[in-house]
Amino acid sequence: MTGVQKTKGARIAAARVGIGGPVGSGKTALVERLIPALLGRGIDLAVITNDLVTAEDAERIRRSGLIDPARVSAVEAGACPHTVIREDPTLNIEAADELERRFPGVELILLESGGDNLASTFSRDLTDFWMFVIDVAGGDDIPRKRGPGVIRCDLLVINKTDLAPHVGVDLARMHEQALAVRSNRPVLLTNCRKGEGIDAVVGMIERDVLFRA
Ligand SMILES: Nc1nc2c(ncn2[C@@H]2O[C@H](COP(=O)(O)OP(=O)(O)OP(=O)(O)O)[C@@H](O)[C@H]2O)c(=O)[nH]1
Repeated sequence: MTGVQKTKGARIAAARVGIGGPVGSGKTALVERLIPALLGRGIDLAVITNDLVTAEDAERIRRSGLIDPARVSAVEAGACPHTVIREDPTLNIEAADELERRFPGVELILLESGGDNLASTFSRDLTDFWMFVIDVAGGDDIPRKRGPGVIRCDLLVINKTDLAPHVGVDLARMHEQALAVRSNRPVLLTNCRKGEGIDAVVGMIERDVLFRA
């Protein structure tokens, strides 16, 4: 893993953080929570979204008023979201390079993947750190299925904790099983509807990605 100390010529490059996960797990909701929290800590930020054939997520974030709309770029993933974040991430790399050119002080670029399944992973050529977002309503057996996203990500986020009582999920047990299949690598719980657990995600980005004390 590398961080903001990477350089491109004389320029310091931004750290690139991927956010992937199944359709509807709350990736955009997490981005919408992370933006004000990261900006509030003085982090110079930009965002890239990937959608299959639209720029819907980018438009949603641009309209949110949370960040300068010019700092939000959209990549159209085409038929398969895996391709542009793993097999051939050229489009995303170009979009990130372009944001760095336009905003030379940018320290951190969040890259949200299009919604996919449990197999999506990010290329290390594209991201320095990536998180995978699953949600409680998808079922507490998701960690046990050991999809590559769940296993390989740097941080597993279990979102929609508020729904646990409604879908009969024992949160503590789901957390435990997620830690077990990941050999105790990081797992954090969030409720993006209420903003719970966001500080812990931001703390990890600050510490493990930006190397701030
Ligand atoms: N109850 C609850 N709902 C949530 C939470 N986070 C997101 N949602 C809802 O879940 C739905 C999907 O959220 P999105 O943020 O659009 O999910 P996504 O992963 O970006 O979806 P795609 O981009 O389509 O894959 C929306 O209706 C959100 O309001 C949460 O923590 N709790």
